[in-house]
Order: sequence, then structure tokens, then C-alpha cells
Amino acid sequence: MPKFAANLSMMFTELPFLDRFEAAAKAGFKYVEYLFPYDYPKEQLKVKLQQNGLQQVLFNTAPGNVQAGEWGVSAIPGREADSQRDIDLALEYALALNCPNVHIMSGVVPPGENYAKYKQTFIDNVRYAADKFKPHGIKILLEALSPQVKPNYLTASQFQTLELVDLIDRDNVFVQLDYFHAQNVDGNLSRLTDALKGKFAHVQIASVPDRHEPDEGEINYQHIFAKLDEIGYDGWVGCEYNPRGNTEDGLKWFEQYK
Ligand SMILES: O=C(O)C(=O)[C@@H](O)CO
Ligand SMILES: [Mg+2]
Repeated sequence: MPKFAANLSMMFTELPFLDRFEAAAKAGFKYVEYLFPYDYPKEQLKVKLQQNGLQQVLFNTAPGNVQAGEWGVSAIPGREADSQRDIDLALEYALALNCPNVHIMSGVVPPGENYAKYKQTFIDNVRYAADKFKPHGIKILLEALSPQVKPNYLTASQFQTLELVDLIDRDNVFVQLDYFHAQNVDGNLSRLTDALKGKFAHVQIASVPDRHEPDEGEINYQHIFAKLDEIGYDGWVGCEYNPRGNTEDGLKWFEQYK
């Protein structure tokens, strides 16, 4: 049975961020993920996790200057020092929060820029991270984002991310398989899951096309969850969706998995 993690950046947004931990625990979650921890001291987040009996399973490196259109800097040529600073900070948080996975955000490649140069920059920066995280047993995750959500992100297809994982060639670097993006770009989700078997170490879910609860839309998540069990996937499944309304009212799908 999948181990579900509440995504506190998207769920329970009726509440201030620090109150979402308790809400997730009360709703029956044992695991949480969220985009960025950096607005809060790590000690404060650690207490929130402990108080609510939760394990943090994922967060991301810092996004850079979001107002200026950045969504990660690790692929941007000339920003290596910023990337390494973000990776070092992520490691500090991961150690303090005992978090087993960190998603390294690549960034956007503006049209007309040299794609190969961005790709190589990302490979180099992820290798830097992989070697720093390895002694601590922390996995690095790389994600493809569909153009509907983030146009011109370094990778849109799961297969582009898989190619990067192979080129980076470190045994603690994996694909973060977000089925919402995968359906938008690649489709054929059962075969895709087989093709990525052993190469992904975290999953995220949401309905397509509306990115809501996994009980509507064009993906049959009952089938996907069975498929993940069938291939022996033992990582977490992050609920990275925008609730249709009140978060708790939308959690009927989760009843059978508590
Ligand atoms: O948008 C997603 O999907 C994510 O998983 C974020 O962490 C990065 O955009
Ligand atoms: Mg995702």
C-alpha cells in the first residue's frame, strides 16, 4: 500500500503554514512534504514534526528570484555559486529535519539560450550535490515539469529527466515521478512506470487536467497505486494537489489508505 505524504504547500492552505502540520496529522497522514522550508528556522520545523508525530520526506532547493521568473538556478550557467549555496543550505535542513529526499530545482531555459550549456551546468551541480549528500544517505530527486505549469523548464518529459539521471551517474540521484506532469507530457502511465522502475524514488499525484484530488479526471489512480505495489515501489507518494474546496472535505479518497 502506498505511503502518502501530505503536501503542505498545496493542502491545508486554509491554515497558516505552521498550523498545517497538526491538520495533516489529524487527517491521518504520517508523512509530509512541502516546497521550501527556508522561511522558518529548522529547529522550529523540527518541533512541529515531532509534536505531530510526522516525518518530513521531501523539500526542494530554493527557487531563486521567483518574481524574475526563476524556478531554481542549478541549470543556469554562471550561477554555480548560487546553486552550491542553495545545495549546502538544503543539506543543513535535510540533516536537521531528518529528511531522506531533496529535490534539486533546475530552472527555466529562456527561448534562444544554449540548451546544451544549461543541461551540462545542471549535471555538474547535481554531481556536486550527490557527492555532498551521499555520506548522509540522502537521495537527490530531479523533476520534469509540464509546460502548462512551468514553460521552458529544463525537463518536461520523464524521459528527459531519466536521461539526466543516467548522465549524472551517481547512485543517489533519482527521478521524482509526478504523474500529473507525466500525464500532461508523456501519457501511457503504466508503461512509463515500468520504464522508470528502479529509477524513481519519489512519486507525486494529482488529477489531470485540474490538479485536484486523485479521485477525478483522466488518471485512474487506483490502477496506478496497484501498479506501484506490483513493481515493489517502497517510496512515498506526495499528494501535490490543489483541493477542490476545503482540504478535509476532499479527503474521502484517503479513507481507505489511513
Ligand atoms: O510543481 C511541482 O510539481 C513540484 O513538485 C514542485 O516541487 C516544483 O515545481
Ligand atoms: Mg511535483
